[in-house]
Parts: sequence; C-alpha cells; structure tokens
Amino acid sequence: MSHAASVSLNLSEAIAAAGQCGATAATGLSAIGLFGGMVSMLLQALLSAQCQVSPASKWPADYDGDLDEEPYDFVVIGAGSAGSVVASRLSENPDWRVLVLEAGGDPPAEAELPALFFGLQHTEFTWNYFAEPSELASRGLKDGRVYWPRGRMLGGSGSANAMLYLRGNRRDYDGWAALGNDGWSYDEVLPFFERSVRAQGNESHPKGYVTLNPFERQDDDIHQMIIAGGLELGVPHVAEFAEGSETGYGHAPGTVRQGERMSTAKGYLAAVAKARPNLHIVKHALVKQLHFHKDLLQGISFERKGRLQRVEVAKEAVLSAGSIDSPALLLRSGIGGREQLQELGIPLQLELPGVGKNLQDHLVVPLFLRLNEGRTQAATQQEILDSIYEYLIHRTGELATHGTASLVGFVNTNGSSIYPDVENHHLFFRRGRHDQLEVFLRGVSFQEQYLQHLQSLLRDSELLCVFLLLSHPQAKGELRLQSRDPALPPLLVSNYLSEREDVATVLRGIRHIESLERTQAFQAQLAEMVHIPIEECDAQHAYRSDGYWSCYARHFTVTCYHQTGTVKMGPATDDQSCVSPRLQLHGARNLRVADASVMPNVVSANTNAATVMIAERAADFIRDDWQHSERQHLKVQHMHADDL
Ligand SMILES: Cc1cc2nc3c(=O)[nH]c(=O)nc-3n(C[C@H](O)[C@H](O)[C@H](O)COP(=O)(O)OP(=O)(O)OC[C@H]3O[C@@H](n4cnc5c(N)ncnc54)[C@H](O)[C@@H]3O)c2cc1C
Repeated sequence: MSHAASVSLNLSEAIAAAGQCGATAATGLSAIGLFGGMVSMLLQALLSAQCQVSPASKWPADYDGDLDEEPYDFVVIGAGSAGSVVASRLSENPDWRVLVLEAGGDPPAEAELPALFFGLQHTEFTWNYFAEPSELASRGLKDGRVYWPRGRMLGGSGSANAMLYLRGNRRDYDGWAALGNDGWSYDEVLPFFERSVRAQGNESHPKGYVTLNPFERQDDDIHQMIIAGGLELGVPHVAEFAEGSETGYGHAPGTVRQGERMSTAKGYLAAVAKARPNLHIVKHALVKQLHFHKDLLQGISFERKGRLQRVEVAKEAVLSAGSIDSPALLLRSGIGGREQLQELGIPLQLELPGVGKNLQDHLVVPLFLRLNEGRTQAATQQEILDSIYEYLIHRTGELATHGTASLVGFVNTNGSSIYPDVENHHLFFRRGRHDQLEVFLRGVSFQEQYLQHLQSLLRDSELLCVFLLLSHPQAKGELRLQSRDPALPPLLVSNYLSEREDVATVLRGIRHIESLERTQAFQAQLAEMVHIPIEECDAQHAYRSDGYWSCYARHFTVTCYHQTGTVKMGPATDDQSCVSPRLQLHGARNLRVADASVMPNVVSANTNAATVMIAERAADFIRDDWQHSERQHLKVQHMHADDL
C-alpha cells in the first residue's frame, strides 16, 4: 500500500469549499468553463464506473414465464456455490429443462469488491442465523450468540465469502472414502476440482468456469513479518499449497478476476444463461416444501411475490440450499428423526435420524496483536479517496483485495505431522482505519466494551488479528426445528469447545501465536499481544496462563463460516448418514443433495472449493444415471421397432 500522499489536500476543507465552488461555477465569474467541463467529465466517468460494478446485465435474467406448463426435468433448489454448478452442468444437455429456485436476488455491488465482504453481513443479502447461547463458548459476543451468516443471493455464501480457494488435505478425502464413501478418495475427487477452475494465469483453460488468481498484495511488510516469523519457528514458507492444505505459510489464490469476485453464480450461471433457453432461473423464490408420493418426489412448493406456487419434477430434484437450509427444508418436509417431527406435529415422510446432526464447523478464536505503537502513520482520508478512484477506474488497489487475508498458515501444533490441526488467517488494520475494524467487529458480533477497547488501540497502533481456526473439531453441533413455521429460523447448537481435545488444540494454537510474537520478525514491528480486559478471566486467572487463555477462548469463539455435515453422506449401513455416496437421499428415488451439508467430516481448509467439487460430482452422477437410463430406454424402443 502506498502510504505517501502525493498532494496535500485537506479533505474537510475541500468538502466545505465545494458549495461555494458550485455557486461560483454557476455565476461563471471566475472560470471559462474548460476546467469545469473536465471535472464534470470525471464525475460522470466515476458515476458510470460505479454502475458498472454490478449492473443487472452481469447476472442471469429472472425467469417470469409460466412454471405450470410442463414439469421440469430437473429442479435445483438454491443457486449458491453448489447449486449454480449443478444447474449449469445439467443444462449443458439441451434436451433437459432445468429450473433453479433461489430465495435471493442479484448480489449487490459490495459483493464484487473483495475488501468489502464483511460489509455484507447482517443485511438482507445474508440469512442472519445465530447459534444458541452456551456457557462454554462465545460469551463475549452479543447475547452470547455466535453469528452464522449464509449468503442469500445468486452465488449464495460464495457471493459473501472471502474468496480463498483451498482444497483441503489428501487425508480428508481418503478419510471420507474409508468411511464407506466409495469414489471419494483424494485421487478420485481431484479431477473434479480441476474441472471446476481455470488455473492461475490460464485464461483459456478449457474446463473450468471459475477463474483463480492471486490477490493483489498490500501491506507487504506485514506479509513478510508473518512468513519470517513462521520460518524462525520452523514452519515452512510454501510457494503453493500443491496438495491441498499441507503445513506452512503461503498465499491462497482467490476466486477473483480483475479485482472482482468470481462466484459460481457468475462463472457457471451468468456466463451461460443467455445461450441456454432450457435453463430457467427464478429469483426471490423461497422454497417451502418438498411433496412426495411414497418415495417419489413429485413437486416443490415455493413462495414468490407473496404467492404460493408449485412446480412439478419429471426426473430429479437437487437440494443445494446449504448446510443450514437443506436440513431445515428436509425436516419441514417430514424427513428426519421420528421423535423431533412428532413433537412438532409434522407428518413423517421418511425416517432419517441423521438430518441436522453431525453439524461441524471451524470455530475461530481471534487474537489481536498490537504493532508499531506510536511509530506508524495513520491512514489519511486522501488515501481512502485514492483507493476508491483506483478501484472504480482500474479495479486495483486496496478495495480489490483483502489485505493480508490471503496469507494462510496451516500449522500442526504437535509438530508431529504435516497434517495441520489449526489454520491461521490474518486481518491487518492500519492505524486510524476505525471504519474497517468497526465493520469486522460488528460482523463477528463482539460486545460493545470489547469493540471500544480495540478501537482505542487503533488510535496510535496497527492491529493484526490472527484468526485461529480449529481444523478438526471433535465436538459436533446440531440443527433442529423450533417450529414447523418456516418463518422461524432453525435452532442451531454449536457445541463449540465442548470437547477437552478441542480446548487443548486451541491452547496449543494460542501458544504458537505467542511464540510468533517473540520472534525477531514480529519484535521488529513491536508486536505485543493485546490484553483485552475481560472481567471474568482477569479476576480468576493470571494473564497468559492456560486458565486465562481457555477463558479468553470461551469468550471470543466465532466462526470461519464453514458449517458442514448436516445431511451427511455415507453408506446405508450408517444410520446417521442421509445421502448415499452418489448423493441420493436414502429412501427416496429422485432427490439428491449437493452442497456443503453432505461432507461426512469437514475438510482441513476453507470449504468453498470442496463444495464446488461436490457439485461437479453430483452433476456427473446425474448425467451418468439419466443418460444411461435414456440410452436404455432408446434401446428398448429400437428393439421394439426391430421386432415389428
Ligand atoms: C462470510 C463467509 C466467508 C467465507 N469465506 C470462505 C473463503 O474465503 N473460502 C472458502 O473456501 N469458503 C469460505 N466460506 C464458506 C463457503 O463460502 C461455503 O462453504 C460455501 O459457499 C457453501 O456452499 P453451499 O452451496 O453449500 O451453500 P450456499 O452457497 O450458502 O448456497 C445456498 C443457497 O441456497 C439458497 N437457499 C437457501 N434456502 C432456500 C430456500 N428455502 N429456497 C430457495 N433458496 C434457498 C440460499 O439463498 C443460497 O443462495 C465463507 C462463508 C461465509 C458465509
């Protein structure tokens, strides 16, 4: 980031003078109009550049035709990370009519700018879910509840996420296969990862719809400090996470292109929708229920513009509403544990006790380091203005990236394996960027007194927040319905830090960050762990003792937004599994689930890449099954003809 301002414009004075300048320009006394014309051209260019960030033409049209005419071959519920992929792949066959029902609409402009992704939270573009309060975790958050947003727009959470592209570790997928999920080992899923993306620097890769690129690098001194600190502790610097998430510090590529987000809704849907009359996308369509006759899904009802509608399914439906809404929709449709459904008075359609169970998430304990106290320049208003101009006109600069967030550290805190047990993300706040810190801390729901304390430090220091993420949580949470009324959100239980092993791993992760704090690289930037005053922890424990850090972790337990596993994949012999290894709902003939909810165990990395891979696999299974049966059908017809 360029910290030097080239022109010393006093912004407040300039704004105050603007009114007077307008009056002078109107009377035309002190200008001949040439310069005024140039300024007006600039203003028009800026306004038009603003409109180009997310114009409606960037997104597929909202289908407004008659949905009752004939059944759709395939109906995909949710146009998120996974649903967009499934719908795009299925509609490659021009003979198949494909319908997508998405509860949200087009993403707002803010979703396009990598730097603003936290700003989407707590808005109408997110499902604003909160987990239940717990004695064991998240006590320093508002109402003691951790906020679990999911994207509610085309692209789903993939339009609200931090765009980091990481596949997870070979061992994750081999572990899925070992649970009886044939075909899901790392070597078997790798081609589906490759199929989904255009590799970095390869704009003409024939397979992938989603482009990967490095994030523009800002705050290079901070990147170097973290990498050098890691090296001092023996954690390697990894040029590329070649085989998923192996231990080391390295830069993750982003699902980003020329400074703009590249969600699957953009890459897979918008890119093809105009050319595919067999693909219909209906926005603001809130699916309410799945209708079965015995084991056959026949129709889907949804609400749109205040009207309840129903669409019929000829071949299959694919549920891609994400790890919270997919199980919730199944439960509302009578698919789940018998007792829970009976309690709510929902008629049992299909007994699948695993629906909503096995909820896994990467909990995060954010730790703050104060840097360069008293010796760093505060960000100026002019730099902020420059960054807006730079983004609007060139799609580069501070707004085209999220600073240090792309620098990821996978660490094994036992030092005994290359399989990481924690992952670190890094969020850097320059001195004076109270606006950025505010958006972040409000996003993660910090209570006001903690927010104010951190804000006060930013007056004369920089802050580095290390997002300490638990890679393999032993504790599992749960999703239940609190009512059959779809207007009421499901009840979410995080169970964060309810297993001793998880607390122990978090403690080792914190010790790793303390060791980093003591390295020469960190000391050169005057790094010092922030002691946030927490009454309960300070009263009961010596600062930095194990007891203190456990107490700290139980106050500041947030999420990395990786909820998974609530409609678990597994063989029919596992009574907690909900879908087969071909992603078919156990006990139903024509319903598949394809999204992050099917992961039997959360991968040891951020979950978007794995979700896209799952969706590619789902489309492949469907194509295989139906093309095979259509070929069989044709063969039978031909045989009949020959017989005649
Ligand atoms: C803030 C945030 C940051 C993240 N950062 C990263 C990151 O940097 N890297 C990474 O790998 N992962 C990241 N993740 C996680 C990743 O984005 C998700 O794992 C992934 O997007 C999940 O995809 P999905 O298809 O399962 O669900 P989603 O993408 O959430 O899609 C579900 C879709 O279904 C729609 N829907 C839900 N209910 C209904 C209904 N009843 N009717 C109709 N439509 C419905 C939703 O509106 C949504 O569009 C992040 C997530 C969040 C929220």
